[in-house]
Amino acid sequence: MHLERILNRTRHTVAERKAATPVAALERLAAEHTPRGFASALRAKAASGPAILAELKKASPSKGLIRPEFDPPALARELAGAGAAALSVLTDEPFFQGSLRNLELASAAVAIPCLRKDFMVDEYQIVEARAHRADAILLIAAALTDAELTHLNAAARRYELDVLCEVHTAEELDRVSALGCAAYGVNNRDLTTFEVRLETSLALVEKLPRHAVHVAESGIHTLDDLNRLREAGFHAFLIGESLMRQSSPGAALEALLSPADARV
Ligand SMILES: O=P(O)(O)OC[C@@H](O)[C@@H](O)c1c[nH]c2ccccc12
Repeated sequence: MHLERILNRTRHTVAERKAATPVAALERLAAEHTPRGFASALRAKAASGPAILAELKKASPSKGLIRPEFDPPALARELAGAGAAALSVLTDEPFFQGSLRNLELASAAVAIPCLRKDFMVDEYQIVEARAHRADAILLIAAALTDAELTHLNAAARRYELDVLCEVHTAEELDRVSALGCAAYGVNNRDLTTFEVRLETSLALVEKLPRHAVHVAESGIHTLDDLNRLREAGFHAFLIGESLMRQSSPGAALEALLSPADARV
């Protein structure tokens, strides 16, 4: 199972970083970053159009290398300038070729909030996220027990980071609905098989906790995909690969946000 492999590796690398950098050192850095409201930025943008959560993604286990030339601050500025509501920055190194340094550089380059996109299994990663200028973290229901979800959600609150809680089944949603996360996302990609279906989001949108921001994640390639999901009720859209494969991700995002046929 892919997810299990990623989680085991993550636990191992977190243990190594814990041994190298004490929490107290991260706490000092974390205090220097005041989190920008992630969910509120998505919500504000959603009032007048689709809120795009644009992802800085160099590679993935299912697609291999997606964007060989990868300059995080330049990409961040380009996507923010094109109208992204927020950024998602992969920090997993072994499987996605991301890094905490990428997060820090991208976040420092823009005013919009940034999500640390990683497999969170330990509270240490949450203070680490804020220390590297994250404004929000991801919690993946499929990767965590109920007790872990509760614990990590409380830790995120303590560090004043918004949580994007990710599900891909109704059963997972039942487990996380009461957590009161600021944002809930439905991942169209099954993390155990890597199969991608937009129907996953469409089937769950009605069941998402009413007061949260609703995010459709993965496999969004065309304006038609975006419109289908928006009409179904989603506020925000997490898009990685289809932007990262373009020579100019900013121009691609602009085209998605102001399509020629919308102006005629
Ligand atoms: O590149 P895509 O298909 O547009 O997908 C982006 C994002 O949804 C995907 O990277 C993602 C969603 N949830 C995750 C959890 C871990 C790693 C990656 C992800």
